Amino acid sequence: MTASEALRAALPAWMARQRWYTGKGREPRLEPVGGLALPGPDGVDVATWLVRDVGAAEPVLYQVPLTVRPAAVPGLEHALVAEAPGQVVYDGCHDPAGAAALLAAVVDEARLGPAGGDDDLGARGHRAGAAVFATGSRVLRGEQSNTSIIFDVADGAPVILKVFRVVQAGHNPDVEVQEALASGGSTRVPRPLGDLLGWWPDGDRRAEGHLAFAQEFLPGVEDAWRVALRALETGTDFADRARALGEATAEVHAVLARALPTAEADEAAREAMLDGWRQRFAAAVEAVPELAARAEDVEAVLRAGAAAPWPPLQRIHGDYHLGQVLDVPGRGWVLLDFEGEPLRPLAERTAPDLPQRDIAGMLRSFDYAAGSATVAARESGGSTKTPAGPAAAGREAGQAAELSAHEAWASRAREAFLDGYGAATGRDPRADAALLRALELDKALYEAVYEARNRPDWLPIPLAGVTRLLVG
Ligand SMILES: Nc1ncnc2c1ncn2[C@@H]1O[C@H](COP(=O)(O)OP(=O)(O)O)[C@@H](O)[C@H]1O
Ligand SMILES: O=P(O)(O)O[C@H]1O[C@H](CO)[C@@H](O[C@H]2O[C@H](CO)[C@@H](O)[C@H](O)[C@H]2O)[C@H](O)[C@H]1O
Repeated sequence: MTASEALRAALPAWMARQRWYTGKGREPRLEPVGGLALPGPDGVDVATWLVRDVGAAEPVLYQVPLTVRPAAVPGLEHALVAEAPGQVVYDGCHDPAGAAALLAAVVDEARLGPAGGDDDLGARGHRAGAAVFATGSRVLRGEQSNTSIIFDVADGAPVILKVFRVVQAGHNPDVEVQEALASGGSTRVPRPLGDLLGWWPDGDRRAEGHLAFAQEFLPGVEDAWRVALRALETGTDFADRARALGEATAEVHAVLARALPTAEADEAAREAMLDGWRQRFAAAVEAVPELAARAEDVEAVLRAGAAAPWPPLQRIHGDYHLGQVLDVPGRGWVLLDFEGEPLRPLAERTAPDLPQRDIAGMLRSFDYAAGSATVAARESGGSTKTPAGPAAAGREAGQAAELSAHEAWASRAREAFLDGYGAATGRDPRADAALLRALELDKALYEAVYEARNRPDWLPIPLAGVTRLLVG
């Protein structure tokens, strides 16, 4: 068996085990689009492959960087994809030779061609900062939709290279928006260092889209999700940090409104938005059928949001939550990951949108933090199936107190965030309550789909949000 035969046999099962694979619960049915050859060290073949999963409801194009080595490398066992006599295939993001080749393609402004065959396939790197010389790399662990590689850099700050796993035709908003913010003078995003733009055959046309994005890595800082969870655990107030986050959010919105195109919120835009909201509800009902019973109430909230006053549409973050912001000492809040919601089509994610969508996203996230703290407290409090009695009653009372403490924490954080945003813009977001509520509901419905697919244990968190938003 050759390495390519072994790879063809092993790739679907290997992909199905990866965090970035979106077709949970089934193996992909893969059609190769082609590979891009990257210069690698002697004896190591490096290429990044584009493969289409045609088994998905809508075909999904994935990027899979791979290295082929003549022998196994001790320490790379976790990155093994396939093996054949004299050839070992590794995940190219985990193999340091593959990682270095990907970064070099960006910072050396490489032009890449097809790895065999004469496909209409290529890529070019674009450097947006100073040259960097990487000395070592590691893959960032954690809940990620893409694969991020951290590089140590000789005489300089570390670099993070985000390798986009789901590749789509069109410029990736993560690259476009962060480069626009940095060019607009904002330090609220890590300094961009460059990107890799690829093209590939797509039916009878040529598609173009981003394959990777490099930027300054801010080491030793935690995202706000972790900070918030610890604050909840220790009963520490988050209001000051939340207020500063509201101010930072407003600042970023102001730069984006200047730096990138805006659009009028006309009737057509409202109708399209309402349509999108309704489709989202339909998707949520498909994932969580019990939501069908709330159809009338949902429709009323969405309609009220569509009929409310709207500001002009502009570029926004698009998937704003606590996991997307870092509290950087001496710099304040720094925003990450402007890719938008991964479950939405790219065309929607790059269109001018309502800034209130970001506000709603962060408000939901404070609720999420409180919700997850309550789930954790319940789990550590033992099973509710234990016999009733004074101990059980005491435990229940303790849990109720904890629940209301978490709710109070979230409510204070939400209000402080809104205060900060309002103070920076001169308009209190609570003045747009109907619009904000529709967007929070829309986000909670998206989250219900996301959790049903990815983390069913957490589904009750967005469902509680839906209930709250329909009652108030
Ligand atoms: N420039 C950076 N500096 C420090 N940490 C970062 C940086 N970029 C990303 N991270 C960390 O990586 C995590 C995932 O990054 P993100 O851009 O959200 O990727 P994904 O799209 O895969 O979810 C973030 O929550 C953050 O903890
Ligand atoms: O960070 P991503 O772009 O991958 O965003 C997706 O995953 C998020 C979870 O990691 C998800 O966010 C939801 O869970 C968060 C806690 O883990 C919470 O803070 C958010 O408020 C909640 O929406 C996000 O929706 C999804 O697009």
